[in-house]
Amino acid sequence: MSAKPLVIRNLSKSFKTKKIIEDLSFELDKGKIYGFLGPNGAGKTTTIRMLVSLLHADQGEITVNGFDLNTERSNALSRIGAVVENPEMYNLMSGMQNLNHFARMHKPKISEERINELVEFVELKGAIHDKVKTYSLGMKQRLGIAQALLHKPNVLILDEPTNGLDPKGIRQLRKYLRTLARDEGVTVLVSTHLLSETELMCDEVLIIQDGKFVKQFSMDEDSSEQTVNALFRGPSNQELIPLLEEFGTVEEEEKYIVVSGIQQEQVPTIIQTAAERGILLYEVILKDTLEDQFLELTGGESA
Ligand SMILES: Nc1ncnc2c1ncn2[C@@H]1O[C@H](COP(=O)(O)OP(=O)(O)OP(=O)(O)O)[C@@H](O)[C@H]1O
Repeated sequence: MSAKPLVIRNLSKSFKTKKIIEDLSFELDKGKIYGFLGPNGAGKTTTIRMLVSLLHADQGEITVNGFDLNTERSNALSRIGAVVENPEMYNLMSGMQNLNHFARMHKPKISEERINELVEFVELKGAIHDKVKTYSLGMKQRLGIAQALLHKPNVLILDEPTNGLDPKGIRQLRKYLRTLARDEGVTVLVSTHLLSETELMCDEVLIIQDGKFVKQFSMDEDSSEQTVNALFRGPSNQELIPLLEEFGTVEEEEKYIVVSGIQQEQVPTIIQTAAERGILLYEVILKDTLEDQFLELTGGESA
């Protein structure tokens, strides 16, 4: 079996005496999109800076497709592409001049065909000869992604890529990442604060807190196994309570009756049973499960 695209073992990093990353281990599979989550200051950016060799780990091991970042640095780095912080672009040069400039830094040489392919991929063909200073944030972000993909990396790392993007930009980004993962087998690690976006974009979620690993789970598995909270409202909430108590723990929350600890699949049954018993419903809301889970795992600190 070939080596995993990215493996992190017992990584630690301190700044002065403060431990920022502590014994962090995780591994990523080929062709999947991972959401990298954690409360502010959890150490996501610090981890990413170590992954792309902008920062040296005090302890631990990072391997990219089996190549050790410390001892086989160029082999490891040639398999990683990243957009960390704001993509470094030359504003007075065109998008194409920027790509040509970064392409020259790679060995072996990046073909013109590859550059054109990426310009098409990130939908910048119409503007690629314009100066980057005229680009919107979304266009700069897309150019950054094209730059990160020049050398066909196996792993793409994006630090807060949705920051400042409008909904259309976020949707485009999601489309590119899906295509890369599904069609080209690229492994994507995305740090983000947007939990709802993570649910739409990612196959798996990796949560860290205070520099330590908290949990890694698949979005699919968890949505079927995990229990959800459902909010119900009707003309008479009091009538709803005995029915809902048959399914889970019930609490009154403002105008809703909240049932916690039920499977998502039970909700249609509840609605049907209410109808059969002549109990009327105005509204049923399923709460954002990843958000609930994240808050539960991190003790209430938001992402
Ligand atoms: N160069 C540095 N020197 C000292 N402390 C640092 C340095 N870089 C980061 N830190 C500290 O390390 C901790 C983790 O920061 P980091 O930026 O990695 O967290 P993060 O999870 O990316 O947070 P956010 O979600 O807010 O971006 C913070 O307490 C931060 O103040």
